[in-house]
Amino acid sequence: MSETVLQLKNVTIYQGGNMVLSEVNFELQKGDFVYLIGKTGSGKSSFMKTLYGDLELTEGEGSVVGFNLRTIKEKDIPFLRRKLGIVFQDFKLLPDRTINGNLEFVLKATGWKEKDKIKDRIEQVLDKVGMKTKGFKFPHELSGGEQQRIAIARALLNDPELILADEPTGNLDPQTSIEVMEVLQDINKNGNTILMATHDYALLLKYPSKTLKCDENKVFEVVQRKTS
Ligand SMILES: Nc1ncnc2c1ncn2[C@@H]1O[C@H](COP(=O)(O)OP(=O)(O)OP(=O)(O)O)[C@@H](O)[C@H]1O
Repeated sequence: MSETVLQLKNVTIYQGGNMVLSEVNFELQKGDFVYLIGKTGSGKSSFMKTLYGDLELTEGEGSVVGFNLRTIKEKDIPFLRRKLGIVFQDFKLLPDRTINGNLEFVLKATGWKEKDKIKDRIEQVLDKVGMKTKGFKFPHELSGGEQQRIAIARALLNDPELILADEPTGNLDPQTSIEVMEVLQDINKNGNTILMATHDYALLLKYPSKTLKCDENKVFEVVQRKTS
């Protein structure tokens, strides 16, 4: 039976008092991989921010990983984010500590206490992104693609019900983008649900999947046609 991870009904999204998207209706099921595309300024980031509680939902109904976006309290947003894995274009790793230190920081902040369990979990997620040997390095000692893999590993730490990736390949060259995309595809095959905002059409062609488009203040599903 399919399990709904995210549901939006008749949602309107505002930024600074201006309407960005309206009449948004969308459902995501466990195990899906969905792209969110659209021109710059079309509302992709606003859409993502609404899902992780960075933009308040004031119109319509929305639920994400069991949280009601309309009624969620500020104090509960960290608990929502604990069930999400969020990946950004600019990696957002802490520069003053190693990769292990970055991952340990997140685990400790989310209630992990036992040293052995922390160490094991860090090894597991680094293994999932093919970076098992890089834990001792500092972020600046890694390439952009490697840093993004670490950011994906960080997103996986608490076994998220949904991964939100906002332009995860936006800072990477085409070959490195493919490598990062392979990692995202792998973790999707292993059961993780992923919503990925991107403007990289080459990736969409290489890895076709359900696609939503933001355009003229609306979000609609794009029907992909086979070119052959
Ligand atoms: N903090 C803000 N205050 C007011 N308006 C904003 C704010 N952030 C974004 N906007 C506006 O909201 C609209 C949607 O922006 P958003 O960042 O969601 O677009 P996007 O599709 O993610 O674009 P990009 O691909 O460039 O990141 C734009 O018109 C933008 O100027």
